[in-house]
Amino acid sequence: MNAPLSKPVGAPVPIADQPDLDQGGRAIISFDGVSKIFPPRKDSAEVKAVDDIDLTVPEGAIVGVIGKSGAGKSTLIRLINGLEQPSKGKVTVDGLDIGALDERALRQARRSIGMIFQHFNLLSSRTAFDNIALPLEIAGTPRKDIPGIVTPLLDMVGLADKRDRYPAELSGGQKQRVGIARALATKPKVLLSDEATSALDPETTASIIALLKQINAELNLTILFITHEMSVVKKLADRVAVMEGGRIIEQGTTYEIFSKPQHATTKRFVGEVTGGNVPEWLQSKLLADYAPGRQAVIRIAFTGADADEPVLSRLTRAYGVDFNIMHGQIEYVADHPFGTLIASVTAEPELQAKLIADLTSTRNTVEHLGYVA
Ligand SMILES: Nc1ncnc2c1ncn2[C@@H]1O[C@H](COP(=O)(O)OP(=O)(O)OP(=O)(O)O)[C@@H](O)[C@H]1O
Repeated sequence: MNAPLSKPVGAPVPIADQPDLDQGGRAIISFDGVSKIFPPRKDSAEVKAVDDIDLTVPEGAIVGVIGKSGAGKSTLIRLINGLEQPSKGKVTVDGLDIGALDERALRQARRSIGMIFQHFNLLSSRTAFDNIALPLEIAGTPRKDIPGIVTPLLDMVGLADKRDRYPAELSGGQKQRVGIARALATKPKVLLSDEATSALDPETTASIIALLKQINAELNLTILFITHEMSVVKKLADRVAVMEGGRIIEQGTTYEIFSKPQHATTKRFVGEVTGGNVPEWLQSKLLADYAPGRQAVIRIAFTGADADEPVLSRLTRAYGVDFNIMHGQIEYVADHPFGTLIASVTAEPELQAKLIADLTSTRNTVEHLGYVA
C-alpha cells in the first residue's frame, strides 16, 4: 500500500501566503502550465477547455475541484488519467509525465490511478465480487490470488454480505461502494472521483463521504474529486481549487476558501452553504444609494476565534447604534466555527464607514450590500 506520509492539515494560512496547494507533503499530481484546446469543428469554434493551469496535489490530501458546468473539470480529470493529452504543458502523476507515455506505459500507469463515477459504471452481468475483480483480471493477477484481494475490499466498503449480488439488486449507495472497491483493487496511489455523489440522496452522500475519508486516512490515498456541489467540498476536501472558463480562479485550504473567498464565483459557491448568499426577499428590497432614514445592510463573515465573540453587542455599546439581524447561519468548516450574518444598521455614511472599519480590523470579512428603506 502507499507510504504513510503525514497528511497536510494545520492552521489556516492567509490566502496571500498560499498561492498553491503544495503546502506540505510530496506532490503526487502536478499540472505545470497545462492547456487543453479542442480544435474548431464545422459548426463550432475552438474550445480552450483547460487554460494554462498550475496545480499541485500533495500526497495524502483530499482536493476538491469545483466549478459550474463547462468549467473544464472533466477535462482536467481526463488529463490526469491520460484520456486526454495536453495541448501545452505537463501533467505528472507520481513522477510520470502522463502525456509522454506510450499506450503500454499508460495502461500500467492507470493501475495507480483509481476512478469512480457519478453513474458507477458497473457491469450489469457481473456480481459485486466480479465487478471488483475485473481490473485484477485485466492486469493479469493470478486467479487464485483474486479472492484474497477482493474479499477484504468488500469488507472495507461494508458489502461483505452483498458479494454475489448483481448491480440491479443494489441501491445507489451500494453500487458506489462497489465502484470504490473496484477502484482500489489495483492499489492505486490516487483516486479520482467524477461527481461520485451527485446521483445520491443526502444521507447516502454523507455515508459515501465518510467512507472516502476513512479510506484516505487508513491508506493515505490521495483523492482528487470534481463536483459542482459546495456542500460536498465542505464535508470532504482538505483543499479546494475553483475552476471557471478552463482556469483555476482561486485555490487554498477549505477553511481559507470558505472564510475569505476572493472571486465573485467562489463567493457564490461558498454562499450556497454558509448562508452568505443574500436571500431573494432581501435582494428585491436592496437600494444602491444612501438617503436619510435608510439603513445600511452589511454582511459579516465571522471566522475562527471571532465566530463566537459578541461583536455586535460591542459595536452597539461603542457607537450607540442598533443592528437588526436579517439573516444568519453558523457552520463548522474544517472543524472551525464559521458564521455569516446579514444585518441592517441605522447610521450616517461616516459612522457606517467607522463600523465597517472596526469590524474589518478583527478577522471578519465585511461587505456593504446596500440600503433598505
Ligand atoms: N471532446 C471535446 N471536444 C470539443 N469540446 C469539448 C470536448 N470535451 C469537452 N469540451 C468542451 O470543453 C469545455 C469544458 O468541458 P468539461 O466537460 O471539461 O466541463 P465540466 O466542468 O466537466 O462540465 P460538466 O460539469 O457539465 O461535466 C466545454 O465547453 C465543453 O463543451
